[in-house]
Amino acid sequence: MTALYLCWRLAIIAIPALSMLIIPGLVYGKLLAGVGEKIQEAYAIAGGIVEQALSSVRTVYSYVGEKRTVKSYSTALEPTLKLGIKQGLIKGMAIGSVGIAYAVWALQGWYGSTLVTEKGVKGGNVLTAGVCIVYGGLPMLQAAIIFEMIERVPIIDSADQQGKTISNVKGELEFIDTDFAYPSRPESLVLRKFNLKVIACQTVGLVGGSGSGKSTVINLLQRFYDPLGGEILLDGISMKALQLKWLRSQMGLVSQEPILFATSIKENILFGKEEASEEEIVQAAKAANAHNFITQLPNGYNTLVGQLGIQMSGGQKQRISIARALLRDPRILLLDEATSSLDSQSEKAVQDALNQASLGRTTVIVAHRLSALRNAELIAVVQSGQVIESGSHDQLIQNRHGPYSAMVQLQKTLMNDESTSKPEEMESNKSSSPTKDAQREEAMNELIPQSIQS
Ligand SMILES: Nc1ncnc2c1ncn2[C@@H]1O[C@H](COP(=O)(O)OP(=O)(O)OP(=O)(O)O)[C@@H](O)[C@H]1O
Repeated sequence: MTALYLCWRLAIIAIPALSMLIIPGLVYGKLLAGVGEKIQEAYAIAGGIVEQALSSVRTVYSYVGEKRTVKSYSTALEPTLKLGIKQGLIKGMAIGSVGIAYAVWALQGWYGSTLVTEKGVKGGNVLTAGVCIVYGGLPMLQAAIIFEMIERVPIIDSADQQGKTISNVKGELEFIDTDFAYPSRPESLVLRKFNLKVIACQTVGLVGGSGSGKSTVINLLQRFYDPLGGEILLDGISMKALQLKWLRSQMGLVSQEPILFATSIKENILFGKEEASEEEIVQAAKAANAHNFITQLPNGYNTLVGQLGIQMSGGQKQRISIARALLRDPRILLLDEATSSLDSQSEKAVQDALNQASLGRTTVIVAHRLSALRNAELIAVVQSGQVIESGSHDQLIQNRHGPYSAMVQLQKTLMNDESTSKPEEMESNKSSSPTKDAQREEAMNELIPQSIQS
């Protein structure tokens, strides 16, 4: 504006010339954002290796894996070198495009002097207008780069406040023809035309061989990823239309490998519901069969669990994470092998607690041991990302040559118990030996396809 006021003739020529800076600004902004993202990813991978090595330092030492770990860290950092050079080049070119500003200086020098000599414009006005144009215009380049970066939004944005919430959510879940592949392996579909309907407050069990897609179903329910095709509905509304924060607050997850933060037991449980009272924490811990062992520790609920919970046993970690999920009192309870690291006695106690906790809410259980599914009203057998058989235990067992019957038979054989024809009857005889679990898993993977063919 100042330039227009002082010398409009100069301004109407120099400002459009200088605005050409926006073009390289936008181009380099896009390029820099892309490279920056890749650099972040590479550092995240390298950082993950360090984090993993530190949290599993005993495994690294016991396998004398120090050199290997350092090597994989160095390998993970390699892409950052190439990307760093690329980033430097783009930045260099971006800075180089400032040359346009110098060209505008030259233009102003020539045209300004013509205006002074031929049109009688004051030299001071020309000079001041010229300085205003160039120094006001240079930040345009930086602004274009910054805006390009600011405008980038993640595909699934957990901070996004947009979307619907359901006031009286029932908890009915439905997968309709869902296709999904993980972004890192876009060519291999993990779920293909996956269909499943879970009515409100129902307990559904997902069973199937390793890698069949059971945990992926849990990941999609929490919208860690979006399906590539088809839809997932909550109470008949597409999950994509729901507010992400609200959606996740309706769910409580207990996963295969419970993740604890390096703080106290109490803080870990409180992660489920920040504003919970002491009484609620104790109630949740009791429901998860964790209260007794917690109170026996010298510092009770204030006991520190260590990095990733390293100072707790597997079963203790699992029970703390169950308490965390129960504290939230979620509408939908997701149990991904939630009782897998418990000994038989604790498993029974926690299983009872989970059965109690699942009353009145929709519960999705992923389990290898069929004993964990004794309360499931619906069992879905998953194979290669599809539901190949579903129904109640009694219905499925009728199909003597079906995959579910085959699994029951297999578990009976492995548990060496002739009398087990119902999951609950297997309870007392199951083994928590990892070898048996692995055997069962391996045999199950081989058995399911055969049973389908038969
Ligand atoms: N983050 C990921 N990126 C790429 N592929 C993945 C990822 N997570 C899982 N997969 C692949 O997706 C497929 C299904 O995995 P998923 O964990 O859902 O199986 P699962 O049935 O839960 O197995 P398990 O019973 O062993 O836990 C597997 O082939 C697995 O290798």
